Amino acid sequence: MRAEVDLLVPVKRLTAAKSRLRGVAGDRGAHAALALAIVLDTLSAARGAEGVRRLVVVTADPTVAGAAREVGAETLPDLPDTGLNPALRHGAEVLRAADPDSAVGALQSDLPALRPAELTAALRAAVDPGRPAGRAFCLDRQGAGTTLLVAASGRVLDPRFGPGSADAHRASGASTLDGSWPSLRCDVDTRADLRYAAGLGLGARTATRLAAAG
Ligand SMILES: Nc1nc2c(ncn2[C@@H]2O[C@H](COP(=O)(O)OP(=O)(O)OP(=O)(O)O)[C@@H](O)[C@H]2O)c(=O)[nH]1
Ligand SMILES: C=C(OP(=O)(O)O)C(=O)O
Repeated sequence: MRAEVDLLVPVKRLTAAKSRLRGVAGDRGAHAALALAIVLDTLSAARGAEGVRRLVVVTADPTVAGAAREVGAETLPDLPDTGLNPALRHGAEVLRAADPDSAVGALQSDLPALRPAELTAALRAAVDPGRPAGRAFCLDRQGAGTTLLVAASGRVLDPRFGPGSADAHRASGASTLDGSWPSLRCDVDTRADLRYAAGLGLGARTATRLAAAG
């Protein structure tokens, strides 16, 4: 069965992004370039996955929006100063206004090792009609966070990203996606995460930025 999911990717302003990775790439400009490279590698992989019908970046940052469009994503302006989950709720409402029957998902923007085939498989599992909950999520590699949340047609996305989001999504009735998808689970918040992602194989833009930083 082919999944057809409209996927939101939230991205905060580059000046605030990836604060736990500050210093990895060098000065402020190099840090912003690394943060953008991570987003673009994630988007390129998502664009290459089967079953991603619309790929929509939600961001208030014009640099992110312009670069995202160059790799084939659509963009939607963030609501001013409301944060991650309100941005996703807003995005989901816009997607459902365009197609009330769509399956809607949210993908983290910091998956620089993402392999399209792993996202394809996870989306297919998420919209499998045999899945009773109607909402499904993928744990990050540490097991406490969430890298992907999908609401099947007719279900509200109800995103609960943030610290402890795995428990929050579970408590809200979403089911876990159980496949072995290391690249989909590998969000990069710390230097250790980046090393792990490098072991899986980084996207070209992120690899280039890190190589430039030595
Ligand atoms: N559109 C939008 N996206 C957000 C917002 N806040 C966070 N995000 C995104 O949500 C995801 C998780 O965000 P965080 O963990 O808070 O931030 P981060 O930049 O990944 O890392 P840190 O700065 O180290 O916390 C990332 O993809 C962010 O870009 C927001 O207010 N609006
Ligand atoms: C927002 C989340 O992750 P992180 O802060 O690790 O990017 C999350 O896992 O819900």
